[in-house]
Amino acid sequence: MAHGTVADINDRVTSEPSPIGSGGAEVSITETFENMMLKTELLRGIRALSLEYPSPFQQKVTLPIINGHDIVVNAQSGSGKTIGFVISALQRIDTTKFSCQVLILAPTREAAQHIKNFVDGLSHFMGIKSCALIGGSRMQDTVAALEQGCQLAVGTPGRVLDCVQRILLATDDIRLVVVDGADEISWNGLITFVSDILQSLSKGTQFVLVSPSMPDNVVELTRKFMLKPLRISVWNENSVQLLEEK
Ligand SMILES: Nc1ncnc2c1ncn2[C@@H]1O[C@H](COP(=O)(O)OP(=O)(O)OP(=O)(O)O)[C@@H](O)[C@H]1O
Repeated sequence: MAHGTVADINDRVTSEPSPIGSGGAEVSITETFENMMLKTELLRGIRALSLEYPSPFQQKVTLPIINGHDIVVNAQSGSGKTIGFVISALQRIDTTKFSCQVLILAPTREAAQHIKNFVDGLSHFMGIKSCALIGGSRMQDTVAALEQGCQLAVGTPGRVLDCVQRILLATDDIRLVVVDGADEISWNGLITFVSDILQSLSKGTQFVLVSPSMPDNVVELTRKFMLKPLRISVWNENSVQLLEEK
């Protein structure tokens, strides 16, 4: 995997205007991975990928996810968002439990595989089981992967919904769901799949939505499934605000 420097990522992050506006309250910035109080094995995974300092996205978003907030993040590709939410997701897993605890949804097969690659890399020393539920792959491979155990699932909306409906993927213990590229999911006509998946999760499941823009049906999703979400923009410094309460 190629790695950019934090300076590279800073340039990419700060050069674009925010498409959904800036916020009010201050977000706390965590400038080092050590200050995030991460599991030792996770820190080893971060070091093994040669990541020295968190990108601005990771500085702003990693801890609020770990702390259990529902969050809407607007961030562009290349901001280090995948690594940011994967670190948070791995930190949220209780390694003594073998059930699925985190679900990450991506707009395309390639995006899902990209996320899974970082899950594998960052969790290398954690001994957790993860699996990819990706459309276009053979269903029997998906079934076989789930039978091996799955504490974190990454997938595309159609295949994940299929697994939920066939009760191949138990959702009872899922505590965090991340929807990456929600606007692209919407353009691909897959938002109802996401909505059906979210509907199947326990009430109070933490929901993090990452999207550079907010089409109406994505806003609707936040209204329906989020509780007092924070909105974080990585384009505008210190911009976090509460979205309107339900
Ligand atoms: N803290 C960091 N330090 C150095 N490199 C990093 C850091 N975070 C991410 N990178 C590198 O930046 C690149 C983009 O990271 P990542 O995939 O997380 O970003 P992204 O915003 O999800 O982009 P995309 O949507 O294109 O996947 C990768 O090569 C990754 O290794």
